[in-house]
Amino acid sequence: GQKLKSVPQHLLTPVSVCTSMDLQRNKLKRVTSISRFTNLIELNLSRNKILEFSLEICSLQKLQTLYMNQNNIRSIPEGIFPHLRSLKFLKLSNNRLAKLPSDINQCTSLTYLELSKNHLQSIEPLVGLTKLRELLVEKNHLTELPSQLFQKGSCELTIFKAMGNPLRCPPEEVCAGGVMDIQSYFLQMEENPNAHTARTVKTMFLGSSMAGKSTLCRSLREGKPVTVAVKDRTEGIDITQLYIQDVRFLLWDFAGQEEYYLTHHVFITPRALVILTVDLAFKDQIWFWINNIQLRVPDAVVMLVGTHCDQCRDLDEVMEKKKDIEEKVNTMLANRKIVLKYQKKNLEENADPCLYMDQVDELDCLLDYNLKVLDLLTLDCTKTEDIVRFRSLILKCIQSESVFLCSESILPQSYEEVEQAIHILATLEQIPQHTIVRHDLVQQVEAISRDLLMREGALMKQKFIWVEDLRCRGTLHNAALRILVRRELEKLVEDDDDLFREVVGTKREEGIILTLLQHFEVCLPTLVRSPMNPQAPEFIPGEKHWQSAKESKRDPDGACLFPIYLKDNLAVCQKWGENKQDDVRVHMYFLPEIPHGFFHRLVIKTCSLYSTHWVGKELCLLCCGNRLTLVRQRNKDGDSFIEVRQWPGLTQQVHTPCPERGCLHYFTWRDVKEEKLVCQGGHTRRAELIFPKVTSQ
Ligand SMILES: Nc1nc2c(ncn2[C@@H]2O[C@H](COP(=O)(O)OP(=O)(O)OP(=O)(O)O)[C@@H](O)[C@H]2O)c(=O)[nH]1
Repeated sequence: GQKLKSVPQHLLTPVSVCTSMDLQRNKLKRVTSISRFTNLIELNLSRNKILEFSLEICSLQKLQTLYMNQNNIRSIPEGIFPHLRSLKFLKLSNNRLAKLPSDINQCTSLTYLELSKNHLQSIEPLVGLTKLRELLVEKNHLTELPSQLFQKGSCELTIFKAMGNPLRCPPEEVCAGGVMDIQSYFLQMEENPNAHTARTVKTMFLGSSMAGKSTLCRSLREGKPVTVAVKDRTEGIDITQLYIQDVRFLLWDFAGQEEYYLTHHVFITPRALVILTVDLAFKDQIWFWINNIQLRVPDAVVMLVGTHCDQCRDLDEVMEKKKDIEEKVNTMLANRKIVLKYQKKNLEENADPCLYMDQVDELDCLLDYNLKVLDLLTLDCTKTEDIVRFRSLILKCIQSESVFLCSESILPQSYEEVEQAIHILATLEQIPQHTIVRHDLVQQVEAISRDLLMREGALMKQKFIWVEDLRCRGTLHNAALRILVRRELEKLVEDDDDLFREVVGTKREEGIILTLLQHFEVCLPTLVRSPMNPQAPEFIPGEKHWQSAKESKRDPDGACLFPIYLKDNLAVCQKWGENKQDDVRVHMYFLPEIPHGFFHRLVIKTCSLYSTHWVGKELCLLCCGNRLTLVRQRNKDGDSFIEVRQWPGLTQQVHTPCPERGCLHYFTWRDVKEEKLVCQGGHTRRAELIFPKVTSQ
């Protein structure tokens, strides 16, 4: 961390006892004279500007650990690795490697190898590294993986990560399942070589409610205009498929109503074609969608489609709006680059850049992405010729952008059969309706009948509490959830108590539905009334590292938090009074903006707010631009309370100019990625923050 451009001469006097050398975070372009340090066991050259993998390294035969990540290395010469027989740990991520030397497999002690964020097209040379346990090759250009690497008995691989590659064999979805899934994939391919090859494009229809997404999607499928009745609005996501020539389009029609954004983080995935639908006859929030797409899928291709042209005054108005939207989008994209560069510069100039290393890396990553937004296509969805034009344009777009979008996957026959079976089920509409994630959940709970309540052993009075808690606290009681899901299931299957119990759960046992909802962070477990915990340990700043919170204990008879359903803040305001910023603050920095919907899923649990000074204080969050501020507040009557607030228009709040002042601790980006943080400070006790899984952005 000394900004060195070369290693100072006085350091290069051979020191025979020197076993470890740390030159990270400098500006070295090459490493010379390193061969003198023949006793080196550990060498750290990460975060420099090294262009070549120095041949001298082959003299370091005792080397066990080598960091060369975050450099500009383009190639590694042959003849080095056969000499590094002791090397166990090698980190080469964030370089520009397009190829691996063919003799890397002679580095036989290697157990950990990180090659993520390079330009590799093949990892075939790694076959033969029998001791390899952990291999990371994320974000490269890999299309196929060598099956021998995963052969049982020939390697010890237990961790393998390959997300962010255009993989076809095995497809990325298989890799996401881990080593065992990949092994099983190759095994099935071997057993039955009649593999099925599919060219698939995930096509996501996004846009505000009533913009015309379903109309477009269904018309595209039919090849002619289809009218969608207003009452026939999308709930959740409709997934259908369409073949145009040899390309299979998976059409994902996302519901536009806000409540459904709750699940968007699960389904908006990279390498997809986004059809961003804008109602031209209506003022649309295009910035919101572009922003959202940039944050979630920054390398997507976006096709802008303006609907309702027929409802505009005339062609001039249509053209004017088209020009206006295209200009706005271009400005947004350009501005974002400027902001990212500015933020990077700011961080690099900071007094202690090592605190922000992760953030700078993330910024570099974001700067590498290029959201491609195509010119706006204006349509009147009621006209056949417009739909035909749309259809041919989509195909043209795929053909010209196929590198990004058209993922070809090779699947064993059995996988294909399962997929087809799911499609048949879906088309037969044998899949239950969305029961929990829906716009009218409050009404659904209100409508629970006396009979259903009795079967759950609940009273009318409890139902009123459920409704009240859903509206005023965003919590849905598990008993209500059980009733709603069971009611839906009973429409499909009669009298299968085992199945109901497994899916829905009981008072004592959590059902699959709850586990899944929590796994995908659609909701979070919460206690209906969380008790205060006077035993929580004190935190003394500087003495201890912050620890991640333990998995909070779930209560199958408790409640789940769905903050998006919080509609009524009145009870909270009456109970807690006006916002008063108190004296404990924790600032958290996010890059570069916080995705919309983030706070809808952000929860603060008040575990222990119990001390002479701080009896029953509320914790709340303020979000200002890219900053999140945790503020303690006074509670009027001292009881503990789980509360989530939505802060409409919060980005307009004024920033405190000096974040350091009064701030107890920074969360670095690394902390935030932990998903769970225990935030502790000063003479307060502890509070737990649970973050939704944030994407790499
Ligand atoms: N006149 C006219 N009506 C359109 C056009 N496109 C869509 N509509 C109508 O607009 C209404 C809303 O369209 P939908 O396709 O349901 O909108 P959506 O975006 O899927 O809405 P959500 O399901 O709420 O997300 C429907 O009544 C459509 O018939 C168009 O180009 N011209």
